Amino acid sequence: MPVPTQSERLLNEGLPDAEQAAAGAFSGLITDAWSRIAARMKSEVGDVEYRTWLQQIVPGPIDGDEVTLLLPTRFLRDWVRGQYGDRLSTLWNQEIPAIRRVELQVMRPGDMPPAAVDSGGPISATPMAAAPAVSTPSRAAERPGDARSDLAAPLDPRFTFDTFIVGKPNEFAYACARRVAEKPSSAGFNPLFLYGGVGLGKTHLMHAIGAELMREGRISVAYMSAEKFMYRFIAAIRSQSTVEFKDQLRSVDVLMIDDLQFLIGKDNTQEEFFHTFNALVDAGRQIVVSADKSPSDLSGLEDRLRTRLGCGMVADIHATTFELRISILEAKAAASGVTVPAKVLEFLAHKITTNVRELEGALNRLIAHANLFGRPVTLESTQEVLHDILKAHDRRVTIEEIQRKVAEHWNIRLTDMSSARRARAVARPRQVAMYLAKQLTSRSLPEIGRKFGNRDHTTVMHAVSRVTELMERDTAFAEDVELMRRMLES
Ligand SMILES: Nc1ncnc2c1ncn2[C@@H]1O[C@H](COP(=O)(O)OP(=O)(O)OP(=O)(O)O)[C@@H](O)[C@H]1O
Repeated sequence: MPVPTQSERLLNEGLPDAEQAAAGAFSGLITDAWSRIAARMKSEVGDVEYRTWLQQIVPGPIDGDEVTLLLPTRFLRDWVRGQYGDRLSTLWNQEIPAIRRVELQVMRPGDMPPAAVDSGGPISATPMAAAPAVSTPSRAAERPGDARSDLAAPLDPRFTFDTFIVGKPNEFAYACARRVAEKPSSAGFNPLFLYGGVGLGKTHLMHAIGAELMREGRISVAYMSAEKFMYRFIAAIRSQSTVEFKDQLRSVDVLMIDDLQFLIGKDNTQEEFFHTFNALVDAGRQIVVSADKSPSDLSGLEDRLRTRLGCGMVADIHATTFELRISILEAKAAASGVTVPAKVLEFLAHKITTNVRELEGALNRLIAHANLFGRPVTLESTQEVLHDILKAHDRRVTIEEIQRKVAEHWNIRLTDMSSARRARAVARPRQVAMYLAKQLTSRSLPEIGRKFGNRDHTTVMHAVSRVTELMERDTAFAEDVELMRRMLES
């Protein structure tokens, strides 16, 4: 059996067969995805808004985790970016999960819609045939001396240290990032390995480091996702320009690779990364890497790479706390210029606990809505506008959980939730638990009754109205019940 060449191995590693076969149909994929996204946007914002702002969008290339959308004027681009940027990213991500970002650009003459352009392979399968991700020899010859420019980080200007809200879960990672931005390549901080769950600010911190370092203009920074790193490497092999690619990478002062977990199972790309990594660190350059797990938990990465990654500074970003979510929402709401009542911010921070991206997306939608219709944001409008998001985030609280928490809080025995005891010290918490079961679960009254010692549904009804009445009269009691609800929901 013939042994595959390095190039063949890499191409196979990077692109599953199906993906390779699909390369020719790539532009069709983008057009199809866009038509669904456009239809969705239209239904969300309405015909008039859609025609005014979004109709003229033309989808451009996909490069790594980023899709470019083109608009005819700078004004339109800025407006769409501000009002719909996040929503478009979310929808693209839902259509094509590899897409994490939307880049909005002003069309240049000659930019063509995807269907009109031939796709030429995985990287240049970018429908608009944008500049190749890696300089080919001829291009490098045309532009001598700027070998690093292709790697210049496309940093998101919104992701700076100033806009990053610091709280307990991320203060360590933030401090490390700041330190690297102030003094790259200092002992103990090279590489800087940032890890944490989805949407918790790893990319934000990396861009912030890049922005800070590039501000002075003396330092060259290359930032890319691990996925893009792999595709660029493959493209370099295809165009026989691996030497240029390696030179480019090894000439930067700071190399930042996002979402390293993508390299799991991609042995050849890992190997290339490992060599680049060593060459840079040995030359006193800074490496910043992010991943969803710590180096030791990234099983599937070669041992020597894991060891190397773990020998600088490893900083994790923990899941957000309620306080951090509130601070982030407050900052983002203030920056938007739209007044969002504290009650609404609290509501969002309780409901959307998964990640900051989703939290931000929900707030942006509220703000866009308020701007479009000129109506103030209220709790009611929030529930209406975010109906679908909130539904998806409704936590499935069980009646057993409610009973346990309420019993603990009021210091009664769990068995008293089902017992026949009628003393107020027991009956009142039981009523609260019934009330919360009605509020927080989709169980019917008879079902709830059964879970409380086979009580009748009228008993549950009575409990619900009694608790509602008491909450109206007694603020301390209302606060207690609210606290329970929060605890169960978070
Ligand atoms: N502490 C924070 N302060 C302000 N914004 C934040 C914070 N944390 C996250 N965000 C925002 O949340 C969004 C998602 O963050 P980011 O893309 O950095 O997450 P990530 O950890 O890289 O996620 P992924 O694992 O998907 O790559 C961004 O818009 C970012 O600005």
